[in-house]
Amino acid sequence: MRSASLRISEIFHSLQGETSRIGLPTVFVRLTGCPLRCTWCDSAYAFHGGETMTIADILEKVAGYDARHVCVTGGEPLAQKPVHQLLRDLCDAGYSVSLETSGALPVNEVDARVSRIVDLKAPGSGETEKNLWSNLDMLGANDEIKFVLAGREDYEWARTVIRDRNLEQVAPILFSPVWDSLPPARLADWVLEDKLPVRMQVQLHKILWGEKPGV
Ligand SMILES: C[S@@+](CC[C@H](N)C(=O)[O-])C[C@H]1O[C@@H](n2cnc3c(N)ncnc32)[C@H](O)[C@@H]1O
Ligand SMILES: Nc1nc2[nH]cc(C(=O)O)c2c(=O)[nH]1
Ligand code: SF4
Ligand SMILES: [Mg+2]
Repeated sequence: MRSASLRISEIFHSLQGETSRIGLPTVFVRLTGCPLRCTWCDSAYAFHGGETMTIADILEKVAGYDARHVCVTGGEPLAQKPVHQLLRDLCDAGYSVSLETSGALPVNEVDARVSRIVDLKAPGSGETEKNLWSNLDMLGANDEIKFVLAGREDYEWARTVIRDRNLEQVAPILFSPVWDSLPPARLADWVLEDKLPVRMQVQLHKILWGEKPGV
């Protein structure tokens, strides 16, 4: 059988800059295309273009970096159906695999070995009505729920969602400020003040190398 194909924007080796895996050497596979348009998206260059690659080619390129961790992202990776085969193959090859997803598409078909990082889009993203709340019923301790926050309104929205939906019992929760928008120290003060059960983080790769593709 011919290997299925995916539209790929970039494959690169870097330090994981987000999630609880922050700091780990990781290969990133960024899929092209996204049905959302978050106002602050730092990966808009992946909305179009890219290159069609077979899953076999992707696996070969990933193997060339000799890393243990692989992060599949985008664009919106779940918008391309063959991503499920890619995720399975990466797990079968022995990688520790994470998936970054918008939370707008169902995550239930994702291989159970994959750590799913599911955003809940706050109002400042302009895409909050796309949140697929039923995804929360699929998540567990190996997954993470992530809020990217542009300001106080987003923060209060996230605080309410966490309390109303008892998210602490669903999966670990991440807070990240929108880069160059919400000062990280301000978000840190709010989290401490409210004693929220979240892990706050700042995008490590942008501190190290600035905001650009390939890092
Ligand atoms: C570029 S997205 C790709 C995966 C998927 N479309 C999603 O939204 O999760 C990867 C992660 O980067 C975050 N992100 C994008 N732009 C950002 C920014 N300007 N500041 C902080 N985080 C950002 C997203 O919220 C998401 O958690
Ligand atoms: N270093 C680095 N870490 C990341 N973690 C998630 C990323 C993403 O764009 O999904 C990302 C990225 O673009 N670069
Ligand atoms: S869902 Fe992800 S890739 Fe799509 S616009 Fe939002 S942050 Fe960017
Ligand atoms: Mg990124």
